[in-house]
Amino acid sequence: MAFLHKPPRITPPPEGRTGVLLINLGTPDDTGYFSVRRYLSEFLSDRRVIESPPLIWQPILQGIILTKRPFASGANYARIWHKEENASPLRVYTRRQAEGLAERLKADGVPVEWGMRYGRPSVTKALESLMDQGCDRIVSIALYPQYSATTTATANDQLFRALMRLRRQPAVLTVPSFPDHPAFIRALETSVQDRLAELPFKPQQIVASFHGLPKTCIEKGDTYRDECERTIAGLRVALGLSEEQMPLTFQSRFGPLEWIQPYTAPFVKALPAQGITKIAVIMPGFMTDCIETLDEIGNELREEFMEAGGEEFALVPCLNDSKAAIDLLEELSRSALAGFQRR
Ligand SMILES: C=CC1=C(C)c2cc3[nH]c(cc4nc(cc5[nH]c(cc1n2)c(C)c5CCC(=O)O)C(CCC(=O)O)=C4C)c(C)c3C=C
Ligand SMILES: [Fe+2]
Ligand SMILES: [Fe+2]
Repeated sequence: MAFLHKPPRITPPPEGRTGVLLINLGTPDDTGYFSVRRYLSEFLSDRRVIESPPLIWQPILQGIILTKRPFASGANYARIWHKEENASPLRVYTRRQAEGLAERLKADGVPVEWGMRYGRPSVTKALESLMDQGCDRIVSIALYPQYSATTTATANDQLFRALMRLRRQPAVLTVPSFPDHPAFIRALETSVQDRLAELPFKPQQIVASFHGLPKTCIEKGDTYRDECERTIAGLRVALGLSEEQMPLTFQSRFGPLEWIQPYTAPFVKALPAQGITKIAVIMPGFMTDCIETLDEIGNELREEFMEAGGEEFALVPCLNDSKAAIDLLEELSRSALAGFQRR
C-alpha cells in the first residue's frame, strides 16, 4: 500500500496539538445532472447505506436509478439552492458551523476543519489540513444527533479509511451520538420557541419528522429509532408537550423496502380530516437544512397538507449556524477535548 500523506508542512510542536473534525453527509456541487449523478452514485454505492450485494444492486443503481433520478433531484435542489453562496444549503451551513466552532476554540489553539462523507470537501483533505496545522490528536464529530450505521458509522469508516493511508497516524477520538444531550435539547427548544414567537398562528400540533431508515436496519441492531425516541422525549419535556401535541414520524423513504413508521406524509395528510389544520414541523434528525427538510417537507409536504385541507403550515428551521448550534458543538468538543488533550 502507498502511504499518501506527506510529512506535515509545519513540524508539530513537541507537545502536539488537538484539532476538531466535523463530518457531514455530503451534497452535490451543483444542480446539474452529472454532479447530482456523481453524488448519488457515491452515496448509494456505500454498502453501509444499501446492503444488497453489488452484483445485484449496481446494475439497478447505475442502469435504472441513476439515469432518471438525477434530473428530478437536480430540479429539487435548484428550488432550495442557497442563492447568495451558490451552493447547497447542507454545504453552506456545515461550513458555517465549522467556522463558528473554530471561532470559539481559537483562543485554545484548537483548529477546526470540516469534511463530507460523500463528495467535497473530502474527509481526507480535512484530515490533512489538521495534520498540516500540527495536530497529532483529532476529535471527530459526525453531525448526526442520532446514531445509525448508515450515517455515523460510515462517516467514521471514511475517517479511518483515510488514516489507513498514513504512515504517521494521529490519535482519534470519535464523539458518540448525542440524541438527548442537554445542549442539543436546549438548542431544539430554542429553535421551536424562536419560530413560534414569529408565527402569526398557534400550531395545534408540532410534528417531529426524522429521516427514515429501512426496518431491517433496526432489526439487525441499529439504535437509530431508540435514539430518535430519546430526542423527542427530551424535547417534549423541555417544551411541556404531550405525545399528541408533538408526534414522532419518519420521512424520506427510498426504495421498495418497508421503512420505520409512521411515515410523515400520510400522517400529515390525514390531520385536516381530524380537525388539525394548523401545524408546524420540526426535523431534529438533521443538524442543517438540506433537500430533505427544505424541499421534501418545506415544499412537497406543505403542498400535500394544504391540498388535504390544511390551513397553516410552518417549518422550524434546523439548528444550522444558530448560536445554540455552535454552543452544542462547543460543548461536545470541549468535553471530548477534556479527556483527550494533553494537559
Ligand atoms: C437507503 C437509502 C437511504 C438511507 C438508509 C438513508 C439514511 C439517512 N440519511 C440521512 C440524512 C440525509 N439524507 C439525505 C438525502 C438522501 N438520502 C437518501 C437515501 C437514504 N438515506 C437519498 C437517496 C437522498 C438524496 C435525495 C435525492 O436528492 O434524491 C440528506 C440531504 C442531502 C442534501 O444534499 O441535501 C440528508 C441530510 C440520515 C440522517 C439517515 C439515517 C438515519
Ligand atoms: Fe438519507
Ligand atoms: Fe427526500
